[in-house]
Amino acid sequence: MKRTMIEMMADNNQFAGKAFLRYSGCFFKPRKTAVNNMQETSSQDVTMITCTAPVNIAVIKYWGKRHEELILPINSSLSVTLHQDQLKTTTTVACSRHFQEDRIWLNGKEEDINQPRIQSCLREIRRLARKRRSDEDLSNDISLAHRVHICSVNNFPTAAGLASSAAGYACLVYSLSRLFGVDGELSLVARQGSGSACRSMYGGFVQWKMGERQDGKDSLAEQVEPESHWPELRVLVLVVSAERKLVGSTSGMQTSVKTSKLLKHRADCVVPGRMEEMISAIQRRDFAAFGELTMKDSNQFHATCLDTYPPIFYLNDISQKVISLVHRYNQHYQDTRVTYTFDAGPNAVIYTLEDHVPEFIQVVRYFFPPETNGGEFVKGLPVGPASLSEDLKTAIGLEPVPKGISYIISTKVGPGPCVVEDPKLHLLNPEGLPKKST
Ligand SMILES: Nc1ncnc2c1ncn2[C@@H]1O[C@H](COP(=O)(O)OP(=O)(O)OP(=O)(O)O)[C@@H](O)[C@H]1O
Ligand SMILES: C[C@@](O)(CCOP(=O)(O)OP(=O)(O)O)CC(=O)O
Repeated sequence: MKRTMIEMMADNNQFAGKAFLRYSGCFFKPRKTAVNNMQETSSQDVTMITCTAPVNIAVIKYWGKRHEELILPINSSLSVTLHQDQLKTTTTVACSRHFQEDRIWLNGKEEDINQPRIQSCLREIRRLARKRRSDEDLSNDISLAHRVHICSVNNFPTAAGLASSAAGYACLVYSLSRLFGVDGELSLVARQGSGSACRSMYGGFVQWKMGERQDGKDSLAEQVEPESHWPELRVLVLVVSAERKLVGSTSGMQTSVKTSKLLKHRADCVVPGRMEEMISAIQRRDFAAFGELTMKDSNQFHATCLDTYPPIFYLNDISQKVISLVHRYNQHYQDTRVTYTFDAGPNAVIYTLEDHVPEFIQVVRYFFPPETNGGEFVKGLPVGPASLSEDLKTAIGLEPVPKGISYIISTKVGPGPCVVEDPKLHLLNPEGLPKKST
């Protein structure tokens, strides 16, 4: 089967231990190229820009909306932005007076551009661009009437509970904002693509303040601390399954809001205090406090899923084994050294400190023996060797589950969206169509 260039790039780039693209945090002027359109044999002006955006994993979970269309949550939430050297979305956006219609390609396949959430992001960015131009009377050579072509790839599984929608919509909004020269509070726009996407607009430790206003103007993301704040913090994504999940976050949380009294109690009485405690734990770099709150909040989120009617099960038996393993590991050391959190899927995200990574990886390898010739078990940041004491194995005392975990992505805290400077890395060709392999 013929594979597109995009698919090949996504494969080659999967979890590479080094950056695939060069980044810059600063403003990048969209590049305008006069190219020859082969089909129409006429000259065509295409302006394009490529950006990348990170995944974020919440330690205080968002679950439940008070307004579906505007995506306004019933509680505030807080997340850690993961490093793009391991997990990222790359998006190229292009516009031209010759494009007939807006179009989007996701992971090599054309998708429906009329999806309401994509439309919300496009509409909001165009509105901001229009406003900026009338406010500042700027003459920009990119007409707002021009249609856009969007091409995006995730270098990790899509819709598998690895926050693809967060990175995806953050990247879409950031790229469009650079194309149209829009500044301002872009997390307000990303939020309207997917709630958790607003947190991917910043690096480091990020809170999404739920806000109070009906128009959602105060429901936005704010950086609590930058990515440099806690350099020892490490993240291990234990991939149990890369399958599409059965119940999506959007519909799952709708049912929870309708049916779970526990969710209402959580939002009204538990999360406000936890947000304050979590921010303080992060500011103090207090891993024990951070870890305990993270585990409790993940457990409460999954309890609200179970309290939903009919119940939603995102965790499976492997997830439950990981939970036991972490508690027994910490118990053995009489210290919270490792913490877990689970989103809407069975994959565990482990936070720990650099010093504990080699031993904990060995523990995972011992209790979930990987396939002997099944490829790399640990991808991403290199992990040093470690040996396991018999005492530790006995203290954990679980029955090993061969191949229970497919692979581990080893990463750390990272920066927010970036512009890719190298034009060779655009995902669209000069005609504004996805690059094809020859
Ligand atoms: N790169 C992208 N660009 C635009 N949209 C994307 C991108 N990646 C994913 N999406 C959108 O997000 C959807 C997946 O979101 P969904 O919430 O089901 O899964 P997830 O984000 O991987 O998991 P979770 O939010 O539970 O962690 C996709 O079907 C697609 O519509
Ligand atoms: C469990 C979560 O990952 C839920 C994420 O939900 P989404 O942001 O994917 O939902 P929508 O706003 O409907 O797009 C928890 C979190 O990231 O805070």
